[in-house]
Amino acid sequence: MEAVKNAVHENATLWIARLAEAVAIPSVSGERERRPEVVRMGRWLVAHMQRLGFTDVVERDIGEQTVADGAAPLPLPPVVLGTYGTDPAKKTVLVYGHYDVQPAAKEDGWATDPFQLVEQADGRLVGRGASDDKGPLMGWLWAIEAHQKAGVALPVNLKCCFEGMEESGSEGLDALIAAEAQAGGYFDGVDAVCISDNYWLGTTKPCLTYGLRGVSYFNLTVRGPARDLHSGVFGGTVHEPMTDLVRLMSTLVDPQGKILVPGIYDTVAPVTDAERELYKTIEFSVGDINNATGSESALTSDKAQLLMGRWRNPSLSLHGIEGAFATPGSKTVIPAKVIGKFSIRTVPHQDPDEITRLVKAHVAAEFAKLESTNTIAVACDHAGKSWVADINHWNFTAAIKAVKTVFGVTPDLTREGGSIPVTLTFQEALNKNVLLLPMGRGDDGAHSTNEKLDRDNYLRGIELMATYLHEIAAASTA
Ligand SMILES: C[C@H](N)C(=O)N[C@@H](Cc1c[nH]cn1)C(=O)O
Ligand SMILES: [Zn+2]
Ligand SMILES: [Zn+2]
Repeated sequence: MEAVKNAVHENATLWIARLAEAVAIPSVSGERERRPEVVRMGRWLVAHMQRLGFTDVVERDIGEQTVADGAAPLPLPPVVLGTYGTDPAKKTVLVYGHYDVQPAAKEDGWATDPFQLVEQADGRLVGRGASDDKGPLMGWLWAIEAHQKAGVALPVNLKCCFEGMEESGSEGLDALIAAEAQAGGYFDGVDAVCISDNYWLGTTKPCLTYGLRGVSYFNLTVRGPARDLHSGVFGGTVHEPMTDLVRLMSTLVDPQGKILVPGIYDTVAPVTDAERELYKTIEFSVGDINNATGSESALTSDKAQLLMGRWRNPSLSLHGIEGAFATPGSKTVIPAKVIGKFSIRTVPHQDPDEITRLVKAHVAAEFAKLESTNTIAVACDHAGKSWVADINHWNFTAAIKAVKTVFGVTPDLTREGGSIPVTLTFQEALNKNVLLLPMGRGDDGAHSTNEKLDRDNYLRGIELMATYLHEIAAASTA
């Protein structure tokens, strides 16, 4: 491993230049006009995989995206698949990552162009997707390349599954996985799954992640007048959609983060004493939240409450209002149609269909109280379930050893508040253990402005991936 480790660190400039190339492709899956860039990003990965000697590299067509309101259907970006090594004597590890990113614009408050990677003097590599998830995804490829440069054979067979729609609900991927999990399918023969698409809890200590929350994303549409209106002419004479929407959205969650939709907490498991003990050993404090948010806006300073709020309790966040006047200036418009966006992070035992039913019933009841002539429609845009893995598995044991080797510490075993719905799909379809191996830090600002990946995390992350693969090869599966 020493030669591979050296190759990782000696080629730092190359890996960072490649990250810069990838960040410069604005592969935003959630913006219609940028869909070709997502496809371009997939091609960029395919070219590197072919160069590295992957076999069976394919851009798998997974059909069209379901779109609302009669808009033209949009082709889904392909799922990139590739195989590196088919030695029956070696274990086969499946790695997943996503090559699409969240939207970003300088006007949102970025200090620099989000699609130009900037390496700061303090080692921050700033750019959209640096941490979520281009850096970690590419880490697997550079771990292979480091083996090649060191003249060391990869100790396992690797299969890659890279998608371009994770930030927009992973549409089409479950069907592909179900089909390819069958005997003779692409995922046949996989022994374990590893995903690098989340972050350390804080900024100093690595962790391994065994649980994620699910997500149900909602659109709440309020329609009224046939067209936008002058508020001086029509204000005071009509039911305004925005007034109804703001009132409805305010009934969803209180300022302490308590969800107000009746029945939502009914299936959430009660906290056990054993679970409370678990929180005590995790290295985390309110300071980590303050550092990551750049504020003192934490709901509590109690460590266990914070961790429970993030990992094991549902939460509801209000994201925005489509159709509302949102640019600088003082436009005096009454918008005719507005769409409120909110999502609920869900936890084990919460069923997405039941969540949608509860939300619809609540919104209908609250809307009836308004006695408005406007109309409402509530739709769940996409939903993914929560996931919890078995940590008593050689996949986790191998990763723990790898972290100890690379970072000299035993990682915390953590759950995560974000969602990667495909994690559960892999676990259930393949019946194999799934592990999350984060590369970035808790203050990376994924989905936020000035997203970054620290240079050290990038390089030691690649080293960790390589070391993990060696520990997998050495692991006993008994
Ligand atoms: C944790 C992962 N890196 C991530 O950011 N996942 C997204 C998935 C999603 C679902 N709807 C939109 N995006 C997340 O947790 O928000
Ligand atoms: Zn991600
Ligand atoms: Zn993300």
